[in-house]
Amino acid sequence: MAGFAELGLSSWLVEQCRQLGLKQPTPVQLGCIPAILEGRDCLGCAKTGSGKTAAFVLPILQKLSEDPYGIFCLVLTPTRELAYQIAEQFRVLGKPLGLKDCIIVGGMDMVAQALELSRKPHVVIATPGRLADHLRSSNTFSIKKIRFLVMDEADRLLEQGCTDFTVDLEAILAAVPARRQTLLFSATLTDTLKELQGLATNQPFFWEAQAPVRTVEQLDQRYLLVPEKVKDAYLVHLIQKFHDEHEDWSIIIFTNTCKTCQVLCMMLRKFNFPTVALHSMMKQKERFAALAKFKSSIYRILIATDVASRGLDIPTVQVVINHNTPGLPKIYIHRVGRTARAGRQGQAITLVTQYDIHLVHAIEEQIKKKLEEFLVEEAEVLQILTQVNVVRRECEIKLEAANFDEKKEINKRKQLILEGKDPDLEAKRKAELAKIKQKNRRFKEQVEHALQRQKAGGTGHRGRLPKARPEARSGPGPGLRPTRPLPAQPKTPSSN
Ligand SMILES: Nc1ncnc2c1ncn2[C@@H]1O[C@H](COP(=O)(O)OP(=O)(O)OP(=O)(O)O)[C@@H](O)[C@H]1O
Repeated sequence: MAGFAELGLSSWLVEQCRQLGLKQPTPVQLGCIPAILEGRDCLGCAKTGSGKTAAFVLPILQKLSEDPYGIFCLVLTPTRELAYQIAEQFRVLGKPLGLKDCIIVGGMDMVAQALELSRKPHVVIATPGRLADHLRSSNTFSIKKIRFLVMDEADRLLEQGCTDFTVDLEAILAAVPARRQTLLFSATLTDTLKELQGLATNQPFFWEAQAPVRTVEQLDQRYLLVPEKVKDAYLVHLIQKFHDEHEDWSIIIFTNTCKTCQVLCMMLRKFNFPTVALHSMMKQKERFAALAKFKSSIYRILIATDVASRGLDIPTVQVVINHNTPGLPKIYIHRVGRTARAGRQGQAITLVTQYDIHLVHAIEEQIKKKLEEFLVEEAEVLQILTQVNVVRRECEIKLEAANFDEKKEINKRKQLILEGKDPDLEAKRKAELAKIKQKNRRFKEQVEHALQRQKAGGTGHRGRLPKARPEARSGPGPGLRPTRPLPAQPKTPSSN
C-alpha cells in the first residue's frame, strides 16, 4: 500500500503526518491527494471519520509551500465549531511553514476579524454568513486571488435547511476567481451532486468510497422502540446504564430543538450526570466552553442539536443516542458518525416512537443496513418513570421562567432584520408553509400506513418493527410503583 510519500507529498509533510500518528493514508486520501496535486478540482465522498480533512489539507499545504502568499486558500464550512477544528488541522500540519490562518465565524468580534483578514493570512476558514458580511462591509481584504476554494460538508452548504447559506454563498462565489481549484467534500454528496458539479468544472475528479453499507462497519447501530410519553425515562435509563458499566465513555445525545436540548441538559444534571449542552441559542463563548469541557472529558455527556451533527471529531465518543429519530437519513448518517471514527468501535442507539417507524425504514433503506433492536429491562425503566417525568416538568417550568421562548423569538427577529426581511411577513409565510407541510406529512403517513397494511397482508411483512406501540411498553399499570430510585437530586454542576 502506498505511503504518504508515494502520493507525491514532500518529505516535510510526510514527517508532519508521522508526528501526528498518521502512518498510512486512508482510502479517500489515497484517491484524492494525487488528483489535487495535479491541479484538478475534486469531489470527495467518503464515510464519516475517514480522514477527508487531511485529504484536502495536505495537498493545499504542499502547494502553499511552493508558492506562499495570502489569501491562498478559502475553506467554507457550515458550523463555527467545525471551522475551528479544520483550522487546527491546518495549523498542526502546516507548522513548519509558519502558516498564518484566520477563522471567520459568527458570534465573534467582527472588527478583530476584519483586522486579521487585512493581514493576508494564508488560509481563511469561514462560515458563509460571517464571511459574506465582511465582503459586503469591508474593502480591506480580497479573496480575488485565492488558489483553492474548499467546501467541507459541501452538500450542507448548498441545501436550504434551517440555516440557508445560498445568498451568502452567491456573494462569496462572486468574489472568488473563476480560475481556482475547487475541492468539495462530505460523507453525503450524492443528493446535491448536480449543483456541486456546477462548482467544480476544472477537470473534476470524483472519488466515492465503494462500500455496500453507507455507515461505518465498526458502528453497532440499534433502535429502541419507546412510547413517546416515556421517552425521557428510557433516555435516563440508557445513560445510567452506560455510566454504570463504562465510566470513562463519552456520549453524545442528539435532540431536535434547542429547547428540548436545554431542558434535557437541565434534567440530566439534576440526576447528577455530567452534562453540557450545545445548541444555537447559546452564546458562542458558551458553545466553545461546552465543547472544550466535553472534549477534555471533564463532562462525559454532550447533549446537542444538529449543530454538532457534522464533522466534529472527538475520539473519546463511544456512544451516540438519537433522542429523536432524524427526519432525514443523511442527518442520521452524520449524527451516528460522531462515533466509530478512524477505525474505532462505537455504538448508536436511536429512540423510535410509534410515530417514527417509517423514518427508520427510510434510514435503513439509505444506509443499506437494518438496525437491530436494543433490549432494555423495562421494569427498570418503570421504576424511574415518575421521578423522571417530575424532574423534566420542573426543568421545563424553570426554563419557561427564564423566558427561553421569548429570547428565541427576539433572536430570530433580530436575525431576520439583519437579513433585510420583515419579521411579521416572514412569520406569516412560515405559518402557511407549516400548514402545507403538515398536510403533506399527514398524506404521506396515510400512504405509508396503507402500504404497511398491504405489506402485512401480503408476503412482505418484516415483523421487526411493530406498527403500533406494544401494550407492554405503554407505561406502568395501576399496581406498578418505583422501587429503585435514581441517584439523589437535585445537584447541578455550576457551569455550562
Ligand atoms: N491517514 C490516517 N491515519 C490515521 N488516522 C487518520 C488519518 N487521516 C486522518 N485521521 C484521523 O481520523 C480522524 C477523522 O478524520 P476527519 O475528521 O478528517 O474525518 P472526516 O472524514 O472529515 O469525517 P466527517 O465526515 O465526520 O467530517 C481524525 O482524528 C484524524 O486525525
